[in-house]
Amino acid sequence: MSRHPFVIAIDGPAASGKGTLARKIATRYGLPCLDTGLTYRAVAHAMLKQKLDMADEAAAVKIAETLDLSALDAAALSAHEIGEAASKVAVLPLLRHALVNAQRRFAANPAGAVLDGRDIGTVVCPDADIKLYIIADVEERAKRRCKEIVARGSAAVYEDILADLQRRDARDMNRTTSPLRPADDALLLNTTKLSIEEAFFAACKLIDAQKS
Ligand SMILES: Nc1ncnc2c1ncn2[C@@H]1O[C@H](COP(=O)(O)OP(=O)(O)OP(=O)(O)O)[C@@H](O)[C@H]1O
Ligand SMILES: Nc1ccn([C@@H]2O[C@H](COP(=O)(O)O)[C@@H](O)[C@H]2O)c(=O)n1
Repeated sequence: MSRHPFVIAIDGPAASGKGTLARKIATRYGLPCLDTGLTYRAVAHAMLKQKLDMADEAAAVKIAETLDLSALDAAALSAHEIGEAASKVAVLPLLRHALVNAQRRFAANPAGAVLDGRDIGTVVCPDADIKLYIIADVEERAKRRCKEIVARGSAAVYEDILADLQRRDARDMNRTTSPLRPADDALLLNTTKLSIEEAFFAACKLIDAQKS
């Protein structure tokens, strides 16, 4: 009897810890993992390189249609300014449609999958078995992002990063198409006062309780 694919959706604002949790959860449950933010970052990065207007929807869709999800270079795409550009192209409905189709193909893996992003539990995989919505105070998220940028050898000014995250959160939450919001059946996890390991333990408790 074919096993029902076990899909875990992890959503939340920038730097809340979604990607870190998604990778650890995917390892623990033996599932493939997709950071859907990288798909928007890959399109934005290509548009920046080609000096295209971030509002050029036709160009964005053309780039999205050539994306190979198995070849997304997380290191090259993790730059803070690419995240900013990604949130600009992410408002384009036809681009979202193209990327959501690719993300759904990834989620259709027979064993299941873990996907993290902004609209996984609401749009990409509304029937996901588990939906986690990860939050943390924006001040804590700015601290984490600063630490991450400095660890990569770049400079980061806390006040600038804080303002960028607040702007990105607003853009993601207030856009018309697929705004960032928790699915009605999402399980909320506030990681503000949790270490990575504590957040992972709490997430696994939520998943195991839901599985049983
Ligand atoms: N609970 C935590 N406590 C402290 N630092 C954390 C915690 N979770 C993640 N981090 C760190 O915060 C930074 C951002 O984490 P991560 O990339 O997982 O966030 P994200 O929600 O996926 O961000 P984005 O949506 O911008 O990609 C990383 O450097 C990560 O190591
Ligand atoms: N499912 C998603 C994932 C991401 N976005 C947009 O991309 C930006 C970058 O995402 P990161 O997770 O790498 O920070 C993000 O700010 C969103 O605007 C999206 O719309 N849907």
